[in-house]
Amino acid sequence: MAAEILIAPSILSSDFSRLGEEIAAVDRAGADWIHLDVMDGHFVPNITFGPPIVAAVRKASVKFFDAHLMIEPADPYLDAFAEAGCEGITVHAEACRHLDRTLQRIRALGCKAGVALNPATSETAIEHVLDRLDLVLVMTVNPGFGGQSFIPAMLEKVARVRAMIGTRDIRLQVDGGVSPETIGDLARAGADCFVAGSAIYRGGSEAAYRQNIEALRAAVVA
Ligand SMILES: O=C(CO)[C@@H](O)[C@H](O)COP(=O)(O)O
Ligand SMILES: [Fe+2]
Repeated sequence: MAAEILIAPSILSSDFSRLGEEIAAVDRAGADWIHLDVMDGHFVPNITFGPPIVAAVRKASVKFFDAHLMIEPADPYLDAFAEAGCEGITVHAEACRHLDRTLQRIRALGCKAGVALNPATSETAIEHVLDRLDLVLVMTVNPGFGGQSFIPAMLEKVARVRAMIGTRDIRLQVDGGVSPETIGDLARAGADCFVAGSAIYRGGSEAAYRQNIEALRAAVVA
């Protein structure tokens, strides 16, 4: 049976001056997960926030906190993100010298373990760690910024990762340029967890966020 579709708003496109309220708003508007983009200005050319901000906004929602760590190294910060309230921690394959060890540590912390692949990274990077994974994130833009255009060549990669996953209980997440125009193709290629920033956080109100989330769900089944 196909997994239930999950919609994960990326708070990168929210109003950071009202971060707690913006998280609560997408929660009430129908988000399944809350996607937290952590950037270090080193692995990616942008800086966002770290564990203290995650801990501060944890009370804004009871939904699954899905941390996307765009940081290198990641290992020294895993415990702090778990303690701050992240329930899923996704690291980049390109940023982890000892990926197997990193994934073991994430699970030992009681979190779901994920690996993200940049557009230029082959899915073979996860071939030998599949049994340590709860989620694979296929980046459909180059990481670092919201509002970029979806890279169509990633559809093939999504399909290949779906074949690799087989019957394993692993989520296939996509992130970058996900919109009502692209989500249908991504779902047909095998994705089941959709991160969207600019396509959800537009309109500036809870009612708009609800409409935007509903439009994404409708386009998956269309
Ligand atoms: O990880 C990232 C960017 O590096 C994302 O989570 C973005 O925040 C997605 O933004 P949109 O492309 O949906 O606007
Ligand atoms: Fe992300």
